[in-house]
Amino acid sequence: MSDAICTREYACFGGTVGYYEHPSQTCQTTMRFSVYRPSRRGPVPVLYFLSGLTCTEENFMVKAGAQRYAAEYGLMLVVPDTSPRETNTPGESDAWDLGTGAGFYVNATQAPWQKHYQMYSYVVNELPALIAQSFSIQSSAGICGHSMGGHGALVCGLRNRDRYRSISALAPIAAPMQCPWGKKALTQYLGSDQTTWHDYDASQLVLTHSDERPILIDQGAEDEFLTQGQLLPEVFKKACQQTGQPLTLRMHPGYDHSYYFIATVIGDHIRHHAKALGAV
Ligand SMILES: N[C@@H](CCC(=O)N[C@@H](CS)C(=O)NCC(=O)O)C(=O)O
Repeated sequence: MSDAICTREYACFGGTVGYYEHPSQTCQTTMRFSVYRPSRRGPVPVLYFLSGLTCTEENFMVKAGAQRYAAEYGLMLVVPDTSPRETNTPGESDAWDLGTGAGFYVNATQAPWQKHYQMYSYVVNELPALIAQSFSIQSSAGICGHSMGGHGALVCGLRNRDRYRSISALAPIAAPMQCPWGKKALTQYLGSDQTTWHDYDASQLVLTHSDERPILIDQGAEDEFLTQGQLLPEVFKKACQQTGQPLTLRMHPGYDHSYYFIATVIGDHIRHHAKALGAV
């Protein structure tokens, strides 16, 4: 790797889980990510996974059990951290749903966030370029995410049809302009002019960016954040129906928002992407 250094590595299902850090030009600070490399030789397709609030690049690798499926289909998994960290941005550590661990995959335009909080460009541009120069990969990629990361996956995926061949999400924040988490973060990062929020709201974006890629969303019916109106999958579903965007939205009775739910359905998500990426 030219720029990124591997800080630790573990054997896993015949491949390796590695943790990396690198100086990011986009975020103007050190950024971290994790990678699962399957044992399969030659260029492999990549699946990006965007995590939720409070997560680092580690939660998904430790808790989701995705490596077993990635090994089976020969997919590389790439999991970025959820925000820049320790940037001395005022207020970055005051709340768990803003700043550290809560980058919301947007390019902030407002002070004091705009210098470092450029997670949209980081995920869509800088990280994939770094991955491409560092590993033997195919150009085809998919994107998946959970909660805040589900929002990120839908937004990055819908806005970049040329970059992502497949999209899926678990318990995504599907209409951030209409929920408390989204309103708070978008106000802080983008300012109070809500017209600038549309580019970061999947339910708005799908009205103008629908296409033929089938989207898979899984949602626990007993998810406390669903009940609180933070996720709003029904708003996204309605927008998809309006524009003919193919969507499979599955509700799962008894399941909550946690990684126990993610571990339960992650195999189906990896298969969804493996199929689109020609790995099945
Ligand atoms: N910190 C919040 C919960 C945040 C939360 O549920 N985060 C989810 C994503 S939205 C997560 O993945 N947490 C990390 C984990 O479970 O490993 C609280 O205490 O209510």
